[in-house]
Parts: sequence; C-alpha cells; structure tokens
Amino acid sequence: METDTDLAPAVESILEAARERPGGDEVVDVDARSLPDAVARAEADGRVPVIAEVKPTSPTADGTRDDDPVELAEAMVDGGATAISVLTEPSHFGGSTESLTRIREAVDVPVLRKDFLLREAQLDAVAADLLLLIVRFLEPETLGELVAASRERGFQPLVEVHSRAELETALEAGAEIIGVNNRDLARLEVDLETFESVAPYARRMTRLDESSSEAARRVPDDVTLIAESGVSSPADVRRMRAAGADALLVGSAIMDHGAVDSDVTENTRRLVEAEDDET
Ligand SMILES: O=C(O)c1ccccc1NCC(=O)[C@H](O)[C@H](O)COP(=O)(O)O
Repeated sequence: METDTDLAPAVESILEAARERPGGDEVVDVDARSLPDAVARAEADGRVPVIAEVKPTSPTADGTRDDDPVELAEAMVDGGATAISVLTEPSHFGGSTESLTRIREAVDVPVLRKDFLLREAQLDAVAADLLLLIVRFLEPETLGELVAASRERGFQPLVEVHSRAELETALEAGAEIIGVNNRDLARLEVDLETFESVAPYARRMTRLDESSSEAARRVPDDVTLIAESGVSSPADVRRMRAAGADALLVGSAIMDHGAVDSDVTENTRRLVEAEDDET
C-alpha cells in the first residue's frame, strides 16, 4: 500500500472520508449475477462487453448530472451495457447506497459497487453483485481478507491494479476479476498505455500453485481482465480490446457530465458497437 503522500489531494480527501464511513448493521448475503457469464453473453451477441458507470460527478468531471440514477442505468442497459457500475461514494462522486439498491432492482445485469472500501464491515453497507477492492489502498494481508470476506457474502470481488507489481499482489490475494485502472491516483491523469503494459503481463505471468510452493502455473484464461478509465471513443475501445481487455469500465464518456441531456443510451451504444465494422 502506498502512503497518502503519494496520492493526489482529491484522493487523500476521498480516503479520509472513507476511513470515517460506517459499515452495515448486518452481514449481507448476496445471490450474485455472474459478471463472467454476462461478458460471455455479450460476446455471443456481438456486443463489446461494456460496464457502464453511473457516476453523477467526480473530482475530474466537468460538472454534475442530477438525472435519476435508475433512468441512467436503464438507458445504459438499453444501449447494450453488459453490467452497471454504481458509485456509492457520497462526498466526492455524488453517489449513494440507496441508488445502487434501486438500480439493482430495476435492471437484470450485474451491478458493481464502486467505492473505496477499507475494512470488512464496509462490505455490508449494501448488497451488490460485485465489489471493488483497490490494491493501492489496502495492505496485502487486508486485501486477501477482504477478497475472502467478499466471497463469503456472495459478492464477486473486482480487484483494481495500476501496475505489474499490484497485479502480482492481486493474484496472490486470489483475484479472478481484475481491473487495470488507466487513471494514475497520484496525478489523476489517464493513460491507456497503462493497460497495454499490464495486460500482457497478466496473461503471461505465473503464480504459485496451491498444492506446491515450488511449482508455478500460468494464470488461468478464466481471469476476467477489465480496462478501467479513460476510454472515450470507439477507437479507444478497439485499442483496449486489442491489448487483451475482456471488458471495459466506462464512466465519463457515457455520463458526458459537461453536456446537459447528453444521450446516455447512444453514448453506451457507440462503444458497445465499436467492433461492428471490424469483422
Ligand atoms: O474519476 C475520477 O475523477 C476519480 C478521481 C479520483 C479517484 C478515482 C476516480 N475515478 C474512479 C474510477 O475508477 C472511474 O470512475 C472509472 O474507472 C471510470 O473512469 P472514466 O471512464 O475515466 O470516467
């Protein structure tokens, strides 16, 4: 885990708020919708698997969208989204756990809880199909505990990395769904080369076989690899897919914060259909 001094001030502020946020009153028990199955269905339909993000605002957004989160999520699904990511962080992203619950009731695709989770009790704030765990903010031991605690509750943990070293930590923690974030949390800049640098390594690298501390085996192909952040055009989609992305997580380009009433369905569709002319 990096120290807070390596982080952008906005991220330090996000973490400070996250440390104060309470957990849930009861341990949740989720019957999760499978993300890998949803990705496979999208591929079979000829759709690029896009996880569309309901992100009312953010430290780097041009503005705030006050639209009803459920209407936004439904519009994204109409545009072909494979899954929905919902920011539940309230103070920097305008999100809420209530929005996530309403969205999960309204759509039939998997729903990711996008938040900055630091301890086990925070997993219980709301039921979702997937939970985000960010390697940079967690000690390796805590990451392993939260991956296990997520699965005990029925969640699919999506473990986020930004470098090859973090990828190794994620795999050691048992991650099977890995997001490579193109956004550098030290400077808040996005660079699609991040995914291009980490993804081939993810496909190539080895990890210790559970049955032997000596033997190594290849990372199984069933690791789902997601390119996160900075994808804004069909060309970006094709670039990330060529680099090995099973799915893409896209917020800003779909929410289009600066343009009031921008059509979220169309914004999703043009990314989902990015490979249509490529065959
Ligand atoms: O989006 C931000 O401004 C941001 C700032 C500080 C920490 C995290 C931030 N974003 C979280 C995310 O991971 C993105 O919402 C997600 O990957 C989608 O990214 P994008 O498509 O670039 O909106």
